[in-house]
Amino acid sequence: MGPVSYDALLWLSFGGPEGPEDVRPFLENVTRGRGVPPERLDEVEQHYLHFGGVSPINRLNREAIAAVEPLVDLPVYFGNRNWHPMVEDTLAEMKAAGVRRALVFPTSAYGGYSACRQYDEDILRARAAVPGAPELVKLRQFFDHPLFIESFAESVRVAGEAFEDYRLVFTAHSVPVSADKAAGPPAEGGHRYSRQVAEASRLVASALSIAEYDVVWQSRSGPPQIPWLEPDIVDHVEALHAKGVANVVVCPIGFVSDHLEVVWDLDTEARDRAAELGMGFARAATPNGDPRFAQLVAELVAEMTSGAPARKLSSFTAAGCTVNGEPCAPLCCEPAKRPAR
Ligand SMILES: CC1=C(CCC(=O)O)c2cc3nc(cc4[nH]c(cc5[nH]c(cc1n2)c(C)c5CCC(=O)O)c(CCC(=O)O)c4C)C(CCC(=O)O)=C3C
Ligand SMILES: [Fe+2]
Repeated sequence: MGPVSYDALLWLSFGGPEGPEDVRPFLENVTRGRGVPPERLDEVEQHYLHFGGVSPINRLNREAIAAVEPLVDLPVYFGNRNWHPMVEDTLAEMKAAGVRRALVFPTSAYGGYSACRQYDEDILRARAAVPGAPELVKLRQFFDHPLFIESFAESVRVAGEAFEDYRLVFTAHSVPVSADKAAGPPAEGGHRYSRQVAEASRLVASALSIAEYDVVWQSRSGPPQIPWLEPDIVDHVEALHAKGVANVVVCPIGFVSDHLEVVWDLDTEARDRAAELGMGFARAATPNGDPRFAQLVAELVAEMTSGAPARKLSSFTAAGCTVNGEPCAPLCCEPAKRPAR
């Protein structure tokens, strides 16, 4: 298929509350039908209220969009899965403006149900809500794009300047072990999410010539009896301390911006624990504010609009690019069976 024309870019993200009264309804939207225990919700509500009920995520997305707009020859629209502007409303607005076929940039670099397939479900849901909706073509996963890797490598380098010597620890959002097992098309053998996180981490470490590092997980949710990817970042900081590690640099490789899980789970919880243990702690910046990130999005767009070559540093399939919410392949990243509640 040669280059085809597109008339807009839809920036599709998670969404977050912008005031205390938004927090509970936002959390209800995120967790509807997902078997997250009410105690966990109460706890997460407190994390948001600690920051006045405002997640930085919407502001950071608006800033990133402003940086991308001058680099792409398309109007950029903003829509979210869980909070306003909701993607259904944005899609209705796009249709009213005469948009016929749009590219979609999902603000996640990885495969897996939560990081990829759920954005396809958002596209399906939004199109079902808007009769005559524009065609929506999702951009590919970018965890191994050189600009993504360079951006993190630079931010780790800057964070590491605080110390003579440190242990580098990559962290990404945990998911249920069953969801990770089901990530990717069945023929690939599963674990596409954790394998991509490990590969991006390896690429960043290798760009810095750092041979020893760890890949850990954060922000575990769900009922305690269901296994999630481990170890947790806070437990890992304790384990490093027990081994005599003096300083740790945490690189949030699983996230593109400093949203709530970064400013709470890392900058608050993990940092406080390190301080109690007398360890040095520095957190590497996320790519969102880096001009390389805007450039990355522009390159992903150019792959589709002018057939520019896909720049990749790994041999993983450049998956995620599908039309109108189709999965990447049959049974790819099938949603896990959720406990009834
Ligand atoms: C893999 C992954 C990403 C990375 C990919 C991507 O970026 O999309 C991600 C991002 C995010 N997750 C976010 C927020 C939340 N995630 C939750 C719950 C969950 N996340 C999960 C996975 C992921 N999540 C899962 C398996 C659950 C359990 C419920 C379910 O199966 O769906 C809950 C419920 C409360 C709780 O239990 O924590 C909240 C509030 C925000 C916004 C933060 C802000 O407001 O700034 C962002 C960017
Ligand atoms: Fe999440």
